Amino acid sequence: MAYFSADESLVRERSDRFLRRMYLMRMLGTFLCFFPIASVLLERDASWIPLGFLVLNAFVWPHVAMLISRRSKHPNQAEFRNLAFDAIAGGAWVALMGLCPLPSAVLTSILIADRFSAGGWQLLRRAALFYCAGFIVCWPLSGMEIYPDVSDRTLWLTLPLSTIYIIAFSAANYSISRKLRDKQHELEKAALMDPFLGLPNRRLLDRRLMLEFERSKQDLACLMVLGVDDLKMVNDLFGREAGDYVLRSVSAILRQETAPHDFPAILGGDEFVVILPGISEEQAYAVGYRLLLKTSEIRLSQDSGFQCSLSIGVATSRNHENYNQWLAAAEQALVTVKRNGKNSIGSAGRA
Ligand SMILES: Nc1nc2c(ncn2[C@@H]2O[C@H](COP(=O)(O)OP(=O)(O)OP(=O)(O)O)[C@@H](O)[C@H]2O)c(=O)[nH]1
Repeated sequence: MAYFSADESLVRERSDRFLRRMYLMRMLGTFLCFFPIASVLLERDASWIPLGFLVLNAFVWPHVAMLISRRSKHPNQAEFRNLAFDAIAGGAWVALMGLCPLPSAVLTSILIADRFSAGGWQLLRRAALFYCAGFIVCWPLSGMEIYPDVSDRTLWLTLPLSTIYIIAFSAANYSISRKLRDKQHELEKAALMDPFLGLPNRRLLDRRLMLEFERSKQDLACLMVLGVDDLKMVNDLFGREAGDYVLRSVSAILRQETAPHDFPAILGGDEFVVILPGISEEQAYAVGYRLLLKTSEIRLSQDSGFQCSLSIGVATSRNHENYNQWLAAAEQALVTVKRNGKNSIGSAGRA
């Protein structure tokens, strides 16, 4: 069973964005293609029928395609069908232009780039088949003649297609890749931070502990494990929301009362950790007493006399073989403090 599925409104919003982007790019593309294709068709004395189709393709089709996708039960699939139609039309116009080199090359390259960026090789292969189908059907209609001349008019009318469209295409792609980068950043943050308490979670803590333990071989570091005292009682007496409030308040204090190079994090349940690089045990105790004082100021709306307290175990990085041992020493110090009456600080060294 899937643990997570994006909710419907999110999927709809994503699909709307995709359709809007396709609509704007299709409007721009067919508009810019109109002029060089019309120029070549007129030079080749084409009848009004292909010219009429060209007008429909350039000015009506983008809106029809948008309506088809929007009204479809599966808008994205409908849009992929529209893309197939675009490829057929592309092949048809290249055939009807008698493979006139410049506009044919620009139109074909744009189709290739567009399809590849929208769906990679898979979409490109599919589009190539539709493009060939459009070409094969219309090639006999053009008398199977190659039209190698590129008039000055066609040349100038192809320029906007080869410049404006490509710039717009790059801008659209850049905006997508920027959004992806932002999303990736958000995901990385979500995977490493606790959204409820706004502190690094166990996964990030482990990475950081390993790093700081290695660093502490040059410069001593201290580790604090902090446990909220009697949280079970707070939950039982005042409700779980009150317990959550206490945990959030302690988290805020850890963020505010530690230096920028210190590293407060969640160990799990009602326990926290602070890594204090480059400080001695005495200095760690000073930080610990400040945290005890601040925590004692936490008040509950249900009971203004309630006094929150912490127990803190401290361990220096000395004499441990790895960061797990370092953490275990601080946890052991915390257990001793809890056993000796709580609301205090202790360390393996001072026990
Ligand atoms: N409200 C709330 N409670 C939590 C959370 N995580 C753990 N707890 C509760 O914290 C309590 C921890 O219980 P204990 O390990 O006995 O600790 P304690 O009640 O603080 O007692 P001492 O450690 O001896 O001070 C349990 O009742 C958990 O349900 C949380 O995110 N929110």
